[in-house]
Amino acid sequence: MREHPILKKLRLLTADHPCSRMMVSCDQAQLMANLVKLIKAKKVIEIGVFTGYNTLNMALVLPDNGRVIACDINEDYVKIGKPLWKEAGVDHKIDLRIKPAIQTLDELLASGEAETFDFAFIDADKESCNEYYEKCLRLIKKGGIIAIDNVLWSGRVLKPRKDDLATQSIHHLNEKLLRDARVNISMLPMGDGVTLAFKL
Ligand SMILES: C[S@@+](CC[C@H](N)C(=O)[O-])C[C@H]1O[C@@H](n2cnc3c(N)ncnc32)[C@H](O)[C@@H]1O
Repeated sequence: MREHPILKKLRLLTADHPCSRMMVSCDQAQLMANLVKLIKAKKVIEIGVFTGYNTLNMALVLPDNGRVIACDINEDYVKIGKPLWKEAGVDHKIDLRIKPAIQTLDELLASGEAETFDFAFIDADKESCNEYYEKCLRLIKKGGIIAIDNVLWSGRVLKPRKDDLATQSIHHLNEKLLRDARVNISMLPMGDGVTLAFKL
């Protein structure tokens, strides 16, 4: 896998964390970087930063005036990666918002930023994935892409238990995307499954 040396450093640093499984896979990150470059993205949203591996990954390929709105609620996780954003010289492209992501998305919409984003990556609490999708769909331009992580959820989406709200939410969003005429979709069996939704 091609990987920028500071991304590798952050991946190895995150590997020692007890929640390291939350980090996006290397191949998924590479695909996202390629998509961001392909569509010449300037404005990107990441919902769920963790230690900031994919935040850094996207910031590295954005133009110098590009911007990642990075949403998380846990500053302790983000603190791990932040010094490496600086070391890579891309921290000026990252606008970190520590608060519930729904609030950040609502603020972006309220400040007139609807249809101004090129790419969004949804990778936070699964119970809210439908709300994240709907708000991101309003925020991105036509031709923009929304990537949704964990759409296979280790296979649990095939038979969601009634008391498992996270799995039910992902399952419902998968079903909805299948019929959603506002987007074209590709569901990729990569990592824990990632769906790409291309806004029409
Ligand atoms: C799977 S991790 C994100 C991994 C990250 N995208 C990466 O590339 O490594 C999920 C993150 O979502 C964050 N999160 C959970 N609930 C949230 C919420 N309501 N708003 C924003 N972030 C949230 C968690 O703190 C955690 O850091």
